[in-house]
Amino acid sequence: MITFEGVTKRYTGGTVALDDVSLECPTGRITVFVGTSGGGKTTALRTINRMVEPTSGRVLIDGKDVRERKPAELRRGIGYVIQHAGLFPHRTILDNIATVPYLLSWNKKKARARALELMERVGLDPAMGKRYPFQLSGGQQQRVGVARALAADPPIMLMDEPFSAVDPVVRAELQDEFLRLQEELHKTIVFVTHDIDEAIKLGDRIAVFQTGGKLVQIDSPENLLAHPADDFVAGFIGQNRGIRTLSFAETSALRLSDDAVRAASADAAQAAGAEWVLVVDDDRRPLGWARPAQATGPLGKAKLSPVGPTFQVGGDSVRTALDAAVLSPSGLAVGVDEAGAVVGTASGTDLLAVPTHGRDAAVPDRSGQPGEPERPADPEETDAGGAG
Ligand SMILES: Nc1ncnc2c1ncn2[C@@H]1O[C@H](COP(=O)(O)OP(=O)(O)OP(=O)(O)O)[C@@H](O)[C@H]1O
Repeated sequence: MITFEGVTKRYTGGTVALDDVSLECPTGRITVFVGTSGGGKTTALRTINRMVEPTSGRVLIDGKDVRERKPAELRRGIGYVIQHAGLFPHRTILDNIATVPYLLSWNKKKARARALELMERVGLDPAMGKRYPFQLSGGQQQRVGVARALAADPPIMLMDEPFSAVDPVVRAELQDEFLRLQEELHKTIVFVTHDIDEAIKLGDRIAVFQTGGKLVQIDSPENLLAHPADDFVAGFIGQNRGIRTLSFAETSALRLSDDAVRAASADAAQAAGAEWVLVVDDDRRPLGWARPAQATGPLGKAKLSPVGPTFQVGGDSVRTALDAAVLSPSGLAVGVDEAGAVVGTASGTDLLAVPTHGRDAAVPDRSGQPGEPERPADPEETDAGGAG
């Protein structure tokens, strides 16, 4: 656990970059610092590895003040990833990744073996190990940056806008892989971004900073969307807040209907009265939508409109299901199981009846105390105290 206790940072010249910030970054979780430019996010991040010393207040790792540790020793237990990756241009990719192992005096063979293992882990072809950074794309360089930060297996990772310099498609890929990696590694991660969508996608906890270094709210993504603490946070989250809340509503609680589902062998006459029916094969896989009134004989032989997007029951959110309903010719979303077989259909009204945080009476948590974990993780897994 990383703890900020009343941390203030006043730079020479008088700028207050952090104003009495108290918060906790739980072990094994991703805490995202988000907010306006100049809000003090980077300053806050850097107080953790002593690149910035607070004017007053304390930063603790597992209860121990970071000032009790020598910066070099402290930083060996804290991976650091920055925008544009910050790779050494004249070192090969392998040697870039092995930077910290070399500093820790690992022998060259072991350090390179570790670097190769990490290349695979972050989705890089190990054959690229002999290249130099300029011979890699921006997205590949960022992966190297992540691999380099992970090389000595630090329990803590600080990430300062690590995915900002790449295009949106690559960025989404990097984010997905980062989340997959975190599911395996359970690092204690503090992640700085300008982008509220990135914060909501990646964060277990989100801390919103306002210009002047004030922490305005720290909360789960669900609560932040449903209950912004004030107009600043609401404005920062932006439009479509209600719809975005549906990303956190589960489809497992949905009651799906079988009324509109028909076998391909069923006769159109049996479905008379229904405007649309979903035609399925023997394994209940969806074949398409049919209008019984315009068909004769088996529905499988009728003119079918494409099924369009479906949603996986229990796997996808209500937002995905609502998207499927909007895009469906019938206005009904098709829910499938893991094998792709149709479980049933739901209308937009059915979908909006699912309880969400946006409609419950939960009170936002502004205390800085972590609430119930949003993502399962083994709290025993990480030992930040072993840093260095
Ligand atoms: N070394 C420094 N000396 C003086 N002022 C600084 C220094 N570093 C940062 N600041 C000021 O402190 C404030 C907070 O800066 P910081 O970089 O922490 O904000 P940020 O939220 O990370 O901003 P951005 O999103 O634009 O990167 C800003 O007003 C900045 O100009």
